[in-house]
Amino acid sequence: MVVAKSWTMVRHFEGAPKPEDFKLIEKELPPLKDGEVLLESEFWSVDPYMRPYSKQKLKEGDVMMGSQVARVMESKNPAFPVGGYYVAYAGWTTHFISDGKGLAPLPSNWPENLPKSLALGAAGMPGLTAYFGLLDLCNPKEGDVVLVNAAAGAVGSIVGQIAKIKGCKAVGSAGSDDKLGFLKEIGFDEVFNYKTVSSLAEALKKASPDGYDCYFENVGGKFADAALQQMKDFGRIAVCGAISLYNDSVPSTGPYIQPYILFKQLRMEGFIVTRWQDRFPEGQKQLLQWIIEGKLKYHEHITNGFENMPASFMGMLKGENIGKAIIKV
Ligand SMILES: NC(=O)C1=CN([C@@H]2O[C@H](COP(=O)(O)OP(=O)(O)OC[C@H]3O[C@@H](n4cnc5c(N)ncnc54)[C@H](OP(=O)(O)O)[C@@H]3O)[C@@H](O)[C@H]2O)C=CC1
Ligand SMILES: CCCCCCCCC/C=C/C=O
Repeated sequence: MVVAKSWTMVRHFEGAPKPEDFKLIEKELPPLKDGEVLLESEFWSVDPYMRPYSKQKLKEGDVMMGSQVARVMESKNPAFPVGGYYVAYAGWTTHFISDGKGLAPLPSNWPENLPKSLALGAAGMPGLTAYFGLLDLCNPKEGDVVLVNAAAGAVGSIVGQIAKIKGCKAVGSAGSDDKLGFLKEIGFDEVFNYKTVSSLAEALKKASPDGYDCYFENVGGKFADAALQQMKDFGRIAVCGAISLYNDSVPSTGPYIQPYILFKQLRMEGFIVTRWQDRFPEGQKQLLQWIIEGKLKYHEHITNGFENMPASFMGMLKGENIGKAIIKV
């Protein structure tokens, strides 16, 4: 008999998620039927999308949404042998039964010395977000200047490094001086702390006096207002996220952006990474290759213990993580 522990969302979040919004429950899992597998989660991911998507996709009392790397403990499905590792979207839960749909195996060439948690980070959804969002929407050319905010996080840290691989100048902003140190270590050319600069406009100008060709947007709000004004003519903007606005109960208003888009002839496009689902194997292969070659560095912010999952989620939204926020069993 296996008892699954799961974190539920007690009530929809108002503003920033709070400890009392989560509840730990336990449920005995039934015996497996033919075609089913029992999996045990080893690593979980906490991601910003959980904040806006919880409102759209969850009811109060539902298990929190999310992905994990899980190992097959018991199998009545020959396609999923015991001991196999899979990325699943089973939510914040320790154990679960699956009929195999939606279980994604780790690539067969996964190097022994790489943590499997990378399948939730640099070689998983966040890495793919950086890869396709930057290359397909910003279309960076050698010599271009690429700006990314939340640069020390799971997506941003990969965006900056891919920009460097493609021969661009990478400019990143982040919310602490430790994060700036990390960004310099992984090869960013110019970095600044958006929380301590006296003027975002001045910081952006200082980092690239001639402006920006590409802007990979993770944050939105006031940062975006300042960055749009620093775009070069024909600049490309990939709108990946808007984390500074996710906790708003009432939509924020800011300067209207149409004049910048018009007179600078900018191209701005929002995206959800799953639009490239068919090309994930290609992206994952390339990301893994760069990681193996040492061209793409990764950093994980590991929290130990499933019981600390809400704390890790709330901490990530507040900026406690450098690199990918991961919870380890
Ligand atoms: N479109 C898509 O398909 C996807 C979109 N995303 C988006 O990409 C962005 C980055 O995600 P991910 O890399 O996983 O997360 P991160 O690892 O970057 O963690 C979130 C970071 O956001 C920063 N942050 C939080 N609040 C604010 C704020 N008010 N202003 C500025 N920065 C803030 C914090 O860093 P700091 O200390 O620098 O403030 C924090 O560490 C998010 O907006 C997310 O929604 C992610 C995956 C897929
Ligand atoms: C159950 C929801 C699965 C979500 C899959 C990952 C898509 C991430 C999209 C992110 C958007 C903004 O952060």
